[in-house]
Amino acid sequence: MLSVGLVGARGHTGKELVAILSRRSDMRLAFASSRAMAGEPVTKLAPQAREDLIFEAMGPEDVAARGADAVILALPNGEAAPYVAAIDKAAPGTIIVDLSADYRFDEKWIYGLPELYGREPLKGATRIANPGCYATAGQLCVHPVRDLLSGPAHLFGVSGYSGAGTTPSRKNDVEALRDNLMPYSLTGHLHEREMSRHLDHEVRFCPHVAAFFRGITLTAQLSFAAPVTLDTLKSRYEAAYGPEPLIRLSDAIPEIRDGQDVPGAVVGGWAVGEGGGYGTVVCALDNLLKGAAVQAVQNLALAAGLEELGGIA
Ligand SMILES: NC(=O)C1=CN([C@@H]2O[C@H](COP(=O)(O)OP(=O)(O)OC[C@H]3O[C@@H](n4cnc5c(N)ncnc54)[C@H](OP(=O)(O)O)[C@@H]3O)[C@@H](O)[C@H]2O)C=CC1
Ligand SMILES: CC(=O)N[C@@H](CCC(=O)OP(=O)(O)O)C(=O)O
Repeated sequence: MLSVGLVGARGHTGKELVAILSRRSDMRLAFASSRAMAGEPVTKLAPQAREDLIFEAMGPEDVAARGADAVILALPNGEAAPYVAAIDKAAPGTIIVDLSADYRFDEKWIYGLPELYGREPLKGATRIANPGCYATAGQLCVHPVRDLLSGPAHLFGVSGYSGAGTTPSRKNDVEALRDNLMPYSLTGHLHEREMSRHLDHEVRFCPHVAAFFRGITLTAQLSFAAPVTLDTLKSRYEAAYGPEPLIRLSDAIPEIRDGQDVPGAVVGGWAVGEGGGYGTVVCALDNLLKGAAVQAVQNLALAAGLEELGGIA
């Protein structure tokens, strides 16, 4: 039984992580940290949790001292380092899966997107950086056709407001979002750099946030170096994702609803423009699931040599 500590457990992704971990027979949630909900039962947030599990306010040293086999960090960006440092010092063999962007550019960490970068590097890994939500959708769109592209891929993303976490901001203010679509970070979004780096191909990315709670659609506009047929385009995705249990291919254009509350991603809606010089592909997924919690547990299971999709699908 793998004991797993969860830091940042009362957030949007934390809640999903509690639910998935509670469904696994080979992992046990050893502790769940939250300052705001300290002393309250975890079932208050996630009814699937063990009844005796109580939220605890825990600093980095408290977390490291508990000696869990694995720790999942679901903290806002920029907060992971003290936890990693404390674990490095007290229990360096602990598996850490970090959901934030803090280690996605660190060569010493494994970037865990198993469908694209393989399962092998994750086996036995102890430092795993979980990809961003848009970044997962964007890379699923671009990776199978990278070698066909001329110039950057242009990605248009729309996310539900849970993507902006629970700290109040305009991007999760339902009043500001009502009957609205909010573009932001028009150049240089962190996921633009993340995708370009891991794809080893430049992308341009424009995020938007809307009034629904969860889900992402990512529309990828691709320019081809030589004319491409619809069959060729589609066959690239079939070859890449055919055997992948968490990737569903769809001729119909994926919409937000196709990706909400499902563990995996839907990729498809392929279209090729006149002359075959350009094309479009769409991905829909749940930002809290394949965009965060599902991928984290998938990565953790692969690292620990456990069944990849237990509690997930
Ligand atoms: N939401 C999404 O769609 C996705 C999020 N991510 C990433 O996952 C991480 C978590 O996101 P999300 O769940 O949305 O965030 P939330 O804002 O919903 O939750 C943040 C959690 O961290 C805790 N926390 C906040 N500040 C601190 C701090 N300074 N020290 C210790 N604990 C703190 C909060 O609990 P408390 O204050 O009670 O201690 C809470 O449990 C982020 O890095 C985010 O970028 C990745 C992919 C998708
Ligand atoms: C709507 C919204 O604000 N979404 C977040 C993406 C959430 C995510 O995956 O972000 P991390 O890279 O921070 O883990 C954003 O654009 O920053």
